[in-house]
Amino acid sequence: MAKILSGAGLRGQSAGETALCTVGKAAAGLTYRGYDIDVLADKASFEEVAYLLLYGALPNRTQLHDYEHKLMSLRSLPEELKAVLELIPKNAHPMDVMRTGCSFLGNLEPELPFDKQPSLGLHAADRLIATLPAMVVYWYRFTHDGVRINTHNAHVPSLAGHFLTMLHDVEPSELHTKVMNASLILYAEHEFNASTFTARVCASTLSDMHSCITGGIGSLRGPLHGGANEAAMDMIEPWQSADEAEAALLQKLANKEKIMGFGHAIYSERDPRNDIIKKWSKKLSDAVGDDHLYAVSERCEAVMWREKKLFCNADFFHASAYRFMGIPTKLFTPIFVCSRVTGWAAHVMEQRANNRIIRPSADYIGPDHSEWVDIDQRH
Ligand SMILES: CC(=O)SCCNC(=O)CCNC(=O)[C@H](O)C(C)(C)COP(=O)(O)OP(=O)(O)OC[C@H]1O[C@@H](n2cnc3c(N)ncnc32)[C@H](O)[C@@H]1OP(=O)(O)O
Ligand SMILES: O=C([O-])CC(=O)C(=O)O
Repeated sequence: MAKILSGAGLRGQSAGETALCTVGKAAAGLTYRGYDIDVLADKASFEEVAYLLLYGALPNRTQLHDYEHKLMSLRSLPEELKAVLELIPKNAHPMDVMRTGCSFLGNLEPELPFDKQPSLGLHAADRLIATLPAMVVYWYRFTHDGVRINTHNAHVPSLAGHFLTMLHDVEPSELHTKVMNASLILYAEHEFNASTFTARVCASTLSDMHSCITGGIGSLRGPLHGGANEAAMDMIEPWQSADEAEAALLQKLANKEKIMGFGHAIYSERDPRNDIIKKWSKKLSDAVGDDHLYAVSERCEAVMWREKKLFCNADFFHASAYRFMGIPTKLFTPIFVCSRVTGWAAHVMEQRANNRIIRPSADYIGPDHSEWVDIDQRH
């Protein structure tokens, strides 16, 4: 059954064209440039998907090799940026750190004049893909562990492995690298979601790549969007058994609370990314000998469907999967940024290629006429 797409929030209204992604289209489901998400998550590397989104087609072996090396060569953080990151307090939210880091990089390496040279946009995008993981982990390790990490990892080609190596100081297992790679692919692109739309609106004014991505980060941060993976973890963390989870969840529903990690603006019955990340979460749960978190998550899924016909979106099983890999909760949404920057940047390039400033209208609901009152006469 298709979701009724009408009402507030511009739901169901087309706001433009895209060749990047279909979300929940009949007979297509979730595809990136026509490739099914199940196939991509199973067979591709994140770098291949980034290339597909930004450069328009899957890379051949030489192109992929060159692209991986290009991204690796762009990993280092400028000293000025490290100095700024070191000034941000430990209790800041890492999404705010990324917002600042992205914006500050735009001061050091402005993307100008991109109207004369379109490839500058792609270069700025590649530089952000290569550095955003380092920005957040550099800040995290400096403020939490008192160390200044190496952000090169020349021996770790994949961005998935690079992120985990910077975080944990050791190269990740094959399983962890595979899960992180799949996770980055699942989060890479999703049509006109709120953060991507933010980036496109910004691009439509002919603004620069760093401003568009900074805006995207700000929109992704909220718990109704990317912030839901952290919020889901905060919710399930205290529950020590499936029965305890069920009782607490029923109470929340009775209190009419929103349950983070469930429901979707477009999908009506399932989010195709959930089956994939859920499978990885189960594998990780077995690998770490987890005795309750996966069971708690599965019970939440069953209760929400039974009680409300609400299903897990991409965020819910990401929470347990990331936890099993030892990733601190507050870095969950930043990982989403490290992935979605590919989709955002591809949309910025697509908007620029066929631009008209995005400027919708509003239905005015204010007073017809207001009579001016002098300041001393006002109540
Ligand atoms: C990667 C991503 O960004 S995926 C989304 C991540 N966000 C979340 O997980 C946050 C929780 N989910 C939600 O808030 C919503 O489902 C959204 C924001 C994702 C979609 O919002 P909408 O399209 O407005 O939801 P929708 O129209 O389907 O809501 C229908 C009803 O179900 C309720 N509902 C929807 N999701 C939930 C939820 N997670 N928990 C409880 N009730 C919910 C709504 O409150 C609404 O009830 P009402 O008619 O009494 O007001
Ligand atoms: O499409 C949406 O509204 C939210 C979402 O799932 C995403 O951005 O991945």
